Amino acid sequence: MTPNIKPLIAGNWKMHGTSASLSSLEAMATGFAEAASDADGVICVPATLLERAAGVVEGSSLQVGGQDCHPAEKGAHTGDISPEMLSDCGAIYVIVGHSERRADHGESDGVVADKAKAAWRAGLIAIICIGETEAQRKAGETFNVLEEQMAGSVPAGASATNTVIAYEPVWAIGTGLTPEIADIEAAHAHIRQHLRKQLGAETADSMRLLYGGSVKPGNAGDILSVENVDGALIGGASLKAEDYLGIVGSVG
Ligand SMILES: O=C(CO)COP(=O)(O)O
Repeated sequence: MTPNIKPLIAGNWKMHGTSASLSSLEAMATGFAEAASDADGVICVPATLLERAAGVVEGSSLQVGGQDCHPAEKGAHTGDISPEMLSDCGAIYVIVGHSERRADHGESDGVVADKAKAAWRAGLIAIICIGETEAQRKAGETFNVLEEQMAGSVPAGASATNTVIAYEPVWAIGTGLTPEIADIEAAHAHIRQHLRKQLGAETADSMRLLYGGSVKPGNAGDILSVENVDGALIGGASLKAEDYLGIVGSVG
C-alpha cells in the first residue's frame, strides 16, 4: 500500500455472468462497506449486465465498470461498445488493454492508449493493464516490456483521478501462480519510478497501481501489504461474493 492512496479492489468477471449472477453482485454490494471502510470497489461486469448491475449496486459503496471500449463515440463498428455507452449504463470505470484483449484481438499499445483517452472523454476512469508473458519474464525482459507498455499505452494526460494502472503478469492470470512477493514489490517500484519520468512525480506518486493474477482471499493480505501495491484486479475470485469480500477484508 502507499500512504495517502485509497486502495481499489477491482473485479473483472470476464465472459462470465448472466442474470442469475446479479445475486452475488448484490451480496458484494451489501457486504462491501463492512468488509472495508477505506477502500473503493468496482466490479467490471459483461456489458450485457451493466445496466442492471448498476441498479443492483446503487446506494452502496461498490461501483461497476466495463471490460473494454471502442475508441470512437459512435459509428459503423458492429458489435463494439463506446465508453459513452458504458457510462450511459452506469459504468464508472473501464478496463483497457487487458492481456486477453491484447492476445485475442491483437490490441497494440497504440490502440490501448486510444481506448484510454476515449474512456476519459466519456468521464470514465481507465484501468490500463500491463504485464509480461512467461517467455518475456524468462528472457529477463520484464522491466523493458513494462516500460514499453507504459510508454505506448498510458497517454499524456493520465492523472490519478482518470487512470489506474494494473500490473498483471500474463503467466499469473488464471493459473494459480503468483510472482514472489519480492518480485511484485520490484515490479511495482519499477512501474512507479517509470511513471514519475513519464507523467511527473506528483501524478505518479498518487496514481493507484493494482496487482492482478491469481489473487485469492488466502494471498491477498500478503500482496496488498506490498509497497506500491494499491489494490488488486481480480478475475476468478471476483465471481463469488465470499471470495471477493474476503479479499476486500484484507485491506489493512
Ligand atoms: O486477469 C485477471 C483480472 O483482470 C486475473 O484473473 P485471475 O484472478 O482469475 O487470475
